[in-house]
Amino acid sequence: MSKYKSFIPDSGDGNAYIKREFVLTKKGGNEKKNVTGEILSAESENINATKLESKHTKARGQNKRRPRPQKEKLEEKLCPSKITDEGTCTFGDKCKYLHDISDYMKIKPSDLGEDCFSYRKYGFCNYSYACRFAGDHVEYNPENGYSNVVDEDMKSKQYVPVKNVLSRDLQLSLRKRKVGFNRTETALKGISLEQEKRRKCAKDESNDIDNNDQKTGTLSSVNVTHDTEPDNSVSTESNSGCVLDSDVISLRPPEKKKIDFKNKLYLAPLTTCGNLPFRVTCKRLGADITCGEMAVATNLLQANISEWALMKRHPSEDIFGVQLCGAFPDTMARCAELLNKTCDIDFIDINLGCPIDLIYKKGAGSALMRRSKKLFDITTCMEAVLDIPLTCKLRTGIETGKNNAHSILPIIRDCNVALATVHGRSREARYTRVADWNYIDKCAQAADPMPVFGNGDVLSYHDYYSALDNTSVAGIMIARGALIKPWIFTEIKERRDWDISSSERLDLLKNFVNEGLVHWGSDTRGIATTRRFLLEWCSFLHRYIPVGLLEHAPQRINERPPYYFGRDDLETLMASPNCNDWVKISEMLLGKVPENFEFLPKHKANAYK
Ligand SMILES: Cc1cc2nc3c(=O)[nH]c(=O)nc-3n(C[C@H](O)[C@H](O)[C@H](O)COP(=O)(O)O)c2cc1C
Repeated sequence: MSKYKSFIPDSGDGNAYIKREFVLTKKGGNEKKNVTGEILSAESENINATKLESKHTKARGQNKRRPRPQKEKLEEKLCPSKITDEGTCTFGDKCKYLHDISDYMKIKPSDLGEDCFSYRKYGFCNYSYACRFAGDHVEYNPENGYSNVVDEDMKSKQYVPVKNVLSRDLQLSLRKRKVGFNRTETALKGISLEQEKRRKCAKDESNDIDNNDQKTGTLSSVNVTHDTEPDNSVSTESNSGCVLDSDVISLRPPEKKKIDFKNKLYLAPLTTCGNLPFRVTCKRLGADITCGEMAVATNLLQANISEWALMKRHPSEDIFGVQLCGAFPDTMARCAELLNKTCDIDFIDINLGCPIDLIYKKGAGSALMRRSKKLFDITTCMEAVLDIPLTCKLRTGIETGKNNAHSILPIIRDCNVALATVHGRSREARYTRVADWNYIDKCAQAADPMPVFGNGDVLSYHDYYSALDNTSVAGIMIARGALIKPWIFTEIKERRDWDISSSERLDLLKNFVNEGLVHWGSDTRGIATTRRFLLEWCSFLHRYIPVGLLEHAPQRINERPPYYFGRDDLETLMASPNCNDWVKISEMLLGKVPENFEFLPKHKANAYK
């Protein structure tokens, strides 16, 4: 087993993929490299934050030396057992946290505001005494001391918990390898039987041809040997010949759940920025489909808590998928079977587009675009173990000028993949070129009747309808367009340019922050995490140019915004590319930053100090 403690950003504009503990299992390997260990996914921030630095992983466009959040001292924090009202602390004398609530209240930093969002909306606050808005729900009585108020009636009526939280039991079962994967085992047997049959078929066919040749005295055709196909070529399976297991698998009865994806507004999977509070913000503004940040299959199988946090689903996410990344049919299928069994998810997406070297070199992400047989096995096995649709997200190809998505799409279509999304750029191009919508159109035609969504450079309803009307795509996925102006979903649905005011934009940020405080916590650490992800989002948000100030609408995504003054001070502040100004915006919502606070976004391109 090889363990890579790393995860890696995209380049240029979107330093898209973020470091997380990353484990790819490969049978027979015994190498152990600890390359990096930075944790940057939205959820993992809560769990751990190890530092890294390695010349081997120097990723393009990333602010590697940016400051890390300061940690609180344990002896100044309240023991979690006191926060959750679980009662006694199981660590006894060894516990380093504070246990006396009165002692804690004396040294606790002052409240940041009077209204606790969670308490006001749901009648309770999970962070009780540690909440930085605790004045709203913590009472003091000289006889009984401090108590945290819970409105049980409101709680039962208003609160719907997030789904797909990793339970302690499942975590233990996974760690002790006590989870069974029967469907995967059957599917894997299916593909190995099939490989055997295919080899036998090829042998028989070549014998027949040889015999015929001997009989007729002609030379046989030379292009029948699939086994010698180079790794970067795309094989198309023959429709004739013996019946293979894949044919049987593809004839499974239509008991699978179906989703009508057509013309739905799809918010792209976005590592770090596409966290749950952001997705909730986009849902409110009109997104139809949401997808979690890319998760590494092997990490999920090992019950990695930060990876499992990416599975969480908010009640408002009515069409919700998760995206998996992996290189092997066994791990990908096991992971799919596990999620199918234990989570409430509407679809699973395979990441075939991740450009990052460490993923690519392990044969996952966009590398699967040049490993068509492996891809066939992965999709066949995953499809066989799922009761929900399987989808794929891919790029145009690996190298610019050598597009091959159009030849991969028929392969995955024949594996019963329900939807494919094509991002109109190659791995090599990253964000340096405009998305190739002509090629996306070609892909949509090649994949017929499987629906294809197009993805790339959509920042306005004009871009959206032009792409939809001029190509054969079944719908559009939006990534940076949603980060720069999440109200793009409303604009598309209402077919208008929304000249949104700065105060309306601030309200959107306020909503995000409120959801963040519920999700990451309203204690000191939760506030730091919420601020951190708000600031990461600001590194995209400031690129919006108000419609009312544009000489030529609509704004194009690849144009660098000019310096301009807004129509009020807040609009000017929001247009600032200086991260210190984003910190000021965060202070309007989350109070003053701690002393010596510094922030640099991950994306160097946007970090103007
Ligand atoms: C911050 C960021 C994070 C991303 N994370 C992912 C991811 O986890 N999985 C994925 O398939 N694509 C990811 N992408 C790529 C986008 O989903 C999308 O394919 C790409 O940005 C092109 O679309 P756009 O031009 O609308 O931005 C990410 C992009 C950005 C900017």
